[in-house]
Amino acid sequence: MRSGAAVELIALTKSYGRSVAVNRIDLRIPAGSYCCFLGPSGCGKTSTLRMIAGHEEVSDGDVLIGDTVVNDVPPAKRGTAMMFQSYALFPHLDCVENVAFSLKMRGVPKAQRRERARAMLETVHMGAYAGRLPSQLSGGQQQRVALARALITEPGVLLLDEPLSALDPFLRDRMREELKRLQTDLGITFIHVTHSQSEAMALADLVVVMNEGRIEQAAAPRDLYNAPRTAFVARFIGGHNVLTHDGLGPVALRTDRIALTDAAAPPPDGVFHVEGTVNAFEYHGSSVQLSLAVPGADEFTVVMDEARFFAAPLGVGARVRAAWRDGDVHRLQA
Ligand SMILES: Nc1ncnc2c1ncn2[C@@H]1O[C@H](COP(=O)(O)OP(=O)(O)OP(=O)(O)O)[C@@H](O)[C@H]1O
Repeated sequence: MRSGAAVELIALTKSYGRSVAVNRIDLRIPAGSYCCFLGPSGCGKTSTLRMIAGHEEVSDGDVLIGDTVVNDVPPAKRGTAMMFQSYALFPHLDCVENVAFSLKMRGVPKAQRRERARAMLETVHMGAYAGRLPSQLSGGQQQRVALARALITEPGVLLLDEPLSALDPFLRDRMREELKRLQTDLGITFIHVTHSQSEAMALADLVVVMNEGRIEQAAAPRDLYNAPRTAFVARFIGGHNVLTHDGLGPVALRTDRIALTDAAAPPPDGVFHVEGTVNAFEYHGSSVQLSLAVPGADEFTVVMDEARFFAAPLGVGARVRAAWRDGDVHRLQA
């Protein structure tokens, strides 16, 4: 198996007519890493992925795979493979034939390509289903076959466009683990497009948050969560309130770092605090999420450990004081 290749984007741009879908982005994805492109619908994630794959022409800038500029290299010669949102297996071919298909196109002899396809089906735990047609498989199983079909070409970079979005939540979590295991075992660079922040956080070594054709921030998940650079990133990854703090400008405040006390009690020393009213609460199992109406903030969310919440439950309409320490706010770019 070929080892992972680094991918570099330099001032990469994609325009469709006069609309700019990807706007001069620069990024280096280290070889053998798991990179997730994260962002809302229409921010340019898929266009970027398709330019890396060679399925979309670059309008300006460069795509490098390893040390080579691949702008004019055909998709099949880039050392990349793509796994699509719809698995697009050939319905009349069994699993082995589906997986072996690209080897057939490359002229690999039949016995050899079938053997390699069987081995790849074992890698994705589908060896027992080798002779089945796609219609005889569940969605999750079809996806494993699609993964085997992408991996059989021994790519240095595997590109995945929303690979988990068609699965039910239980299967999605299992496939998520499987993708991570495969990436770690094979050492291939994975570039995975998603609009799910939890998916990106769970999988990626490098999360690239995009907004309106630009990269807002590219960082390891924990760095992103602890130090979002902009209000957009703080809101999009969730778990933060965005506030305007006296003298500091916009700040992000972690929703799980806020203490609630009775508004009638005197405020504790050395903390920032606001008074508000409980608007709504949601039970999330290990935690409870409260929405407060607070002067000067559009939304203000507090996440509390469920045991602590139920020790002194707060109802809708309760007046509360929300308090946090200086160290729990993080300055954002204005
Ligand atoms: N072939 C095309 N022709 C014209 N505009 C396009 C084309 N493909 C994409 N766009 C536009 O480019 C922008 C970025 O699209 P892109 O598919 O890259 O976004 P995305 O972040 O992947 O979105 P989604 O999560 O909805 O798939 C969008 O405004 C989209 O409408």
